[in-house]
Amino acid sequence: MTPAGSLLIATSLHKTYGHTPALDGADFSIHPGEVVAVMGPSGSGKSTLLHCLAGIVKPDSGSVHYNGRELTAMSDTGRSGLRRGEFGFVFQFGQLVPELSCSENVALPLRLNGVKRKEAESRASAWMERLEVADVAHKRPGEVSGGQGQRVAVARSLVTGPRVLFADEPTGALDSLNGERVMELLTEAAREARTAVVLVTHEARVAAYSDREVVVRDGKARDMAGVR
Ligand SMILES: Nc1ncnc2c1ncn2[C@@H]1O[C@H](COP(=O)(O)OP(=O)(O)OP(=O)(O)O)[C@@H](O)[C@H]1O
Repeated sequence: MTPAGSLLIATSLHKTYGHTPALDGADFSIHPGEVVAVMGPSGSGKSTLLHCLAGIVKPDSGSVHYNGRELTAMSDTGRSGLRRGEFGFVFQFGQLVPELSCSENVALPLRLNGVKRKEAESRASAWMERLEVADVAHKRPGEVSGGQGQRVAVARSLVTGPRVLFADEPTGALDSLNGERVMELLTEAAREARTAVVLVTHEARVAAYSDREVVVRDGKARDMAGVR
């Protein structure tokens, strides 16, 4: 796959933590609406790649272009604006706010972006229905199952209509049945909204929901197009 028409392109990323190399010349690109699985052994650099792509970690060298803009050249404020407005995130553990109800959690990113309460509530409720968790809207995260909590987290990550969703082991804490349902709902919703998904996983059955696989080994990323 060539980077032409890509939404997010990383070229020759290098990142070292102390003496530990995490990325050693990694390249990556993703198109709008594409779901790309980033696979590879533990410690190979998958999460570091995701963090560089999302502008959370600054690479030592190399570049990340998002929609024609160079992320590494942007100010911290510019990068956090981008993360709030155009990127969505789901992690292994949903990281929901325990004091808020599930629906308040989903509405939260909209409220932080200045959306009025009623509008935020109605958009949150539509996304909760979409992810089949409308019935737990008034419960707190501590009162729902792992699978429900993760679907609430996916609803929260998509409610702002991000152009890129970064998902780091989103089903890592779930049993296989719940994991597959989360992946089905996540990829269906993302494809429909033309949201690109960078999906870090070490599980082949999770990667099976992607359009393409990239394998990271020793800090280098290899596109598996045509290999599968
Ligand atoms: N904040 C950090 N400080 C120091 N070393 C780090 C840090 N983050 C990652 N590393 C190191 O960088 C290398 C790549 O880590 P990374 O988390 O990107 O791998 P990974 O492929 O996501 O691993 P896993 O599948 O186990 O989550 C590892 O050797 C790791 O120990």
